[in-house]
Amino acid sequence: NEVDGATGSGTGVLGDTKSVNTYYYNSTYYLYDISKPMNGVIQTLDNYNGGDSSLPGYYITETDNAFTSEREKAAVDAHYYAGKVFDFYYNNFGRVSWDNQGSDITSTVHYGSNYNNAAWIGNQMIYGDGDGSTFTYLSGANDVVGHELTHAVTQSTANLAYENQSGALNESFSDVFGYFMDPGDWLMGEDVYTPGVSGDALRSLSNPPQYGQPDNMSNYQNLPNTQAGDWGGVHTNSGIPNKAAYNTITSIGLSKSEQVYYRALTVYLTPNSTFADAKQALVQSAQDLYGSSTASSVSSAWDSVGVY
Ligand SMILES: O=C(NO)[C@]12CC[C@H](CC1)C2
Ligand SMILES: [Ca+2]
Ligand SMILES: [Zn+2]
Repeated sequence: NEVDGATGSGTGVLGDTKSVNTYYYNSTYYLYDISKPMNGVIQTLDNYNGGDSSLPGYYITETDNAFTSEREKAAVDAHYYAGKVFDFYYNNFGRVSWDNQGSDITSTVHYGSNYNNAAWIGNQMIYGDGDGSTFTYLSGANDVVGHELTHAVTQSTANLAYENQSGALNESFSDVFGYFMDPGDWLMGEDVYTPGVSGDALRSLSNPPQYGQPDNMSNYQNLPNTQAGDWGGVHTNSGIPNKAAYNTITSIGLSKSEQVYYRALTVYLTPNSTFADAKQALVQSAQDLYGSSTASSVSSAWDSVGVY
């Protein structure tokens, strides 16, 4: 069915034009990508009514293969960046889709109403529009898409429990792979966060305290393991492993860090891993792949954040 694969054009959230992989069927083009070496597809749908009753929503079609309307911007970027994340995991690690089984990557945009969030809900992505002040369409950031699809990879590998230290690691690995998708800055979500304010972000890997996160165990936040406590502060305490990642990447370089983090996530980490377990997993992965000098650098990166 390759003959039905097509290349369309689209306008992204930030007004940029990009090519998108589409599918031609019955005289119309779909945001549906069959080009990847997998049994599944990359498909992006619209939730229209804003609820979740209609997940995964409705296919997005254009007879002219041009997806340039305001409403289609979120879909264009969700689709485009999902393809980039697939390519990243496939080209760097030979991983075929989020589950390494070639499963579909399904994304639904315009989820909810003014929803300032995005999530992997176990079998697909959902992206809110944001309220236009805190966030714009959340699929407009490659680091956000990388973050969310890494939650899917984590789910099918280490499956880090989403609470306390394992939950903060779950969050940190998503921020780190989000960085790997967007290595031009140390910020998370900057492209879609506060569209009316430039230069700010949701989080910083180089300086977590800039956005209210600890960067050392001395400031670990013991929050309740409840929804109100963000499951023990998984989005707060992730600042500590995030800073360790910044230390690691600036010490051993981007390419080695990608391989070390992927090996730790897929070979060593388990659902109840702690920060100390993560340090050990990353040090061991560095030793496995690159030897004792690199392993020593990784160990120092974690010493610096108070994880000995
Ligand atoms: O950290 C997150 N999820 O665990 C975020 C919050 C805003 C961006 C989209 C989803 C990142
Ligand atoms: Ca970024
Ligand atoms: Zn997350």
